[in-house]
Amino acid sequence: MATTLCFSISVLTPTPQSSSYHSFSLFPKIPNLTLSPFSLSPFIRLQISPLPLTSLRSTASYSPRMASNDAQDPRLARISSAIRVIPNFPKPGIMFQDITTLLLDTKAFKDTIDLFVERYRDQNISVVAGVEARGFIFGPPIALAIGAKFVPMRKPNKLPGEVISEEYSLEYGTDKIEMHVGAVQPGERALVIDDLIATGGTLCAAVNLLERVGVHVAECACVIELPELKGRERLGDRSLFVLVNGA
Ligand SMILES: O=P(O)(O)OC[C@H]1O[C@H](OP(=O)(O)OP(=O)(O)O)[C@H](O)[C@@H]1O
Ligand SMILES: Nc1ncnc2[nH]cnc12
Repeated sequence: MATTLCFSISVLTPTPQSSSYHSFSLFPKIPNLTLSPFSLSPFIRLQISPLPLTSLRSTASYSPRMASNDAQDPRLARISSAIRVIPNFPKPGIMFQDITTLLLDTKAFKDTIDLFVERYRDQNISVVAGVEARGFIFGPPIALAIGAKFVPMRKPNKLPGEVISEEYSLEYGTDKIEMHVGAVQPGERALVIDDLIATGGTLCAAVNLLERVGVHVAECACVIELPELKGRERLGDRSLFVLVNGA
C-alpha cells in the first residue's frame, strides 16, 4: 500500500433543503487503500482518539486517530470502508452514511461491537439505551456482552406503556423521543448508543431523558461522527466516544 497521504477537505455547506440531514466532506485520501465493494468513495475516514470515561471530550484531528489504545488498530479502517456513502439521500446535498453495508461485513460488524464492548465492559454500566432506529442495531449486542439491560428510546407514540418524553429542536421544527416509565431506576449508570451524531440533538434529548429520572449517563457512543455539525459541542460536558468520522 502506498504510504503517501493526501488530504481532501470540503467545508460544510448547509443546504437549504436539509432539515436534520447535513452533508460535508473532511477526510484524508489514501491511494491504493483496499475498500469494500460497497464503498463509493476511495477514502478512509478520520478517526477519533479514545478517552477514558473520566475524560469529557475528544477532538478530531487531521492525523488519523484510532478508537482503540493501539494506534495501529486495523479494525477502524475496515469499519470505515464498510460504511457506504450515498450522495443526495434522503434529500439533495446530503451524504448519507449508510451503516447497512457495515452489517453485511461480518468482520467489520463484529469489530464494531467488540470495540465498544472492550471500552465499556468494566465500567459498571447497567443500562445501554439505544436510540431509534439504528441505535437498536448496535445497542443490544453491546448490552448482552457487558451484562447490561437494553432500553429502547423510541420515536413518539410507538411504546405501548406509560412513557416519559423529551422534545428536542431540529434545524426546522422539533422532534421527540420516549422511554417507558420504570425501564430504568434512579442511580443506574447508562451508556447511550446511536449509529451517528450529526447536530447532537438526538443524543442530547436521550441524555436529558435519562438524567431527568436520575440515571447517570457515563458516556454517549456512536459509530460515526459528522464533526462539522458540532454535535459534540451541543453535548457540552457530556462525554462522547466515536469510532470514525463521516466521509
Ligand atoms: O445528531 P442529530 O442531528 O440529532 O442526528 C442524528 C440522528 O439522525 C439519524 O436518525 P434519524 O433521525 O434519521 O432517524 P432514523 O434512525 O429513524 O432513520 C441518526 O441515526 C441519529 O439518530
Ligand atoms: N448524513 C447522515 N447520514 C446518516 N444519518 C444521518 N443523520 C443525520 N445526518 C445523517
